[in-house]
Amino acid sequence: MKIVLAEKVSPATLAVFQQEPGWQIVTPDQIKNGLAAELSDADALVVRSAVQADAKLLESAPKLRVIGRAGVGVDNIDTDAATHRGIVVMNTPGANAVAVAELTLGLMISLARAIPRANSTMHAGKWDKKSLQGQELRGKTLGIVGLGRIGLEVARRAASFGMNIIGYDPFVAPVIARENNVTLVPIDDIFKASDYLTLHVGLTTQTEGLINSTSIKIMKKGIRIINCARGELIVEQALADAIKSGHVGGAALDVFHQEPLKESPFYNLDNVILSPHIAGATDEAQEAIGIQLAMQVRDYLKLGVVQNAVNLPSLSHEEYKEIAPYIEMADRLGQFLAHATPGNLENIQISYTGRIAAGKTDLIRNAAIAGIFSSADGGSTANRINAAAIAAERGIRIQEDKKEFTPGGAGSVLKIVLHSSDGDASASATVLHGNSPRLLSYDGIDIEAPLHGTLVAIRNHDVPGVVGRIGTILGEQSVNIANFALGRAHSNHSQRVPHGQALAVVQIDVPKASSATAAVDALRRVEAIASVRLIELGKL
Ligand SMILES: NC(=O)C1=CN([C@@H]2O[C@H](COP(=O)(O)OP(=O)(O)OC[C@H]3O[C@@H](n4cnc5c(N)ncnc54)[C@H](O)[C@@H]3O)[C@@H](O)[C@H]2O)C=CC1
Ligand SMILES: O=C(O)C(=O)COP(=O)(O)O
Repeated sequence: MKIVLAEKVSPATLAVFQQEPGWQIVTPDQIKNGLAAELSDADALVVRSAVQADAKLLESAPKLRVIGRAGVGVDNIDTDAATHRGIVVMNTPGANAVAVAELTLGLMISLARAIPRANSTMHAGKWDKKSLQGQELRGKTLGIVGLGRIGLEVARRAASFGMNIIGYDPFVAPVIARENNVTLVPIDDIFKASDYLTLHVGLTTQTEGLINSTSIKIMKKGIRIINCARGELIVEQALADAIKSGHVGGAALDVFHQEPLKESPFYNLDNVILSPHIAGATDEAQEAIGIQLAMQVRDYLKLGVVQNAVNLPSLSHEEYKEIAPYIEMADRLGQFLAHATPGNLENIQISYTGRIAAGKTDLIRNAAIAGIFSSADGGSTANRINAAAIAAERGIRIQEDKKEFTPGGAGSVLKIVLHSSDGDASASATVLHGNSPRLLSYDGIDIEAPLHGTLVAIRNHDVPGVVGRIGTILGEQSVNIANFALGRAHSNHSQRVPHGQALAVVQIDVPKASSATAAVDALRRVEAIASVRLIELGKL
């Protein structure tokens, strides 16, 4: 595996990767011919906030499977482009929340007490006590926009200063706000009532330019604004103008539209404190982030475990462990069904029943689609990250339905129906014995067969002697049978399979499916066999 660390990360990050025998780790100082060239054979890319992982850069990374963001904000990563290329993007939520909250409080106190000016005047040999009388935070109103991991850490600390805390976050439960002494209010009330306003939201189309000349107009005179989130949340010129006019009493900014900051309307404004995007940069946060991210990236590359992905729903290690066998089963069921079903695909219907229906199913869905595509076109680039996006691109509709409770306690069952130009085909499967995927039905015929190894799916007329002849022909071709499963069509069961037909799914012991083609050709000549297909699913 080749891991490219495009930005400075903690030594602990490297240590995790270095423990993996044979892994090549490229540090920022070893990147000599540009990042694009380095990525040509890389499996993983690790970035912080400076590198722009855009669509163009990703084009030069044909093998890339994962982008690790050592931190929270992923606005420097084109996640859509990554998803289309089947690349997981993962970050480390929460690992720097305390670091950012502490700097935010530090900046608030610095604004209230003019600490930077006190320091610079002293170093200049001045004793400027008279001009340095400040205010207390106690009793002031703090408005927090974004009550996520950082916003709540700020709220907890601000409460200990005796501040009144109001917050705006459309996605936070009122109980969480209440538990943290935050009164939820509409955004305009935040602007009108805050003495201090601090931003803790990610950069999205909704939050970009949140602080602009219109919102500033309704703000309380003298308000102080702290931004440790993203520069683009503020229209910089509008804020600079409001500070110059005295409407805004001061600002403390850690993040900017252009980083590193080269020129700025805030330069030389007395009551503006600037820091170079250091809110998350503490020893503790960087150590925690580095270890967490390196382990996530390693586990994905080695085991396929997806944790803290931003282009897939986040799964904990425990959640992943529980659904992993169903992900594999979905892939195999998709492969089986696509192999066994001719015709141009128009629509894929996926039904989840039982326990799996209660959990997160996106990875199961994507695995099923990837399995279908891998069989349908040999050179498919669909994988468990991008399969749904690729289906959408190809105009194939995906329908999903879930039934958590089933009569009879049938356990977790996945059913796929393919609607193609030649009609519908369906199959269902479950997982037995912890990790063994089993086919439960095909085209309305109940059966119980393993979904691994090399399978021969045979549709035959339900007449005496056929099964014996199948066994004889396979034996004549020196093909050993590992498992022989039988099922028969019942009336009303399937429109596609006429009554009087039966299904045999034979698992055969062959090193490669191609070595069994002679046996399959021989089977095709048996009159009572309607169709026969060879399906290679691979070992488990
Ligand atoms: N300066 C620095 O070094 C750092 C900056 N950050 C920035 O801080 C941001 C927040 O980080 P976390 O708290 O860890 O993320 P988080 O995801 O835990 O919290 C974000 C909160 O914003 C809320 N939100 C989303 N849209 C909103 C909207 N339109 N209005 C109000 N609230 C909205 C969400 O519901 C969520 O509760 C990150 O996205 C990142 O951009 C994060 C870490 C370090
Ligand atoms: O975690 C975040 O979102 C940050 O902004 C931290 O950025 P950094 O990793 O220090 O460049």
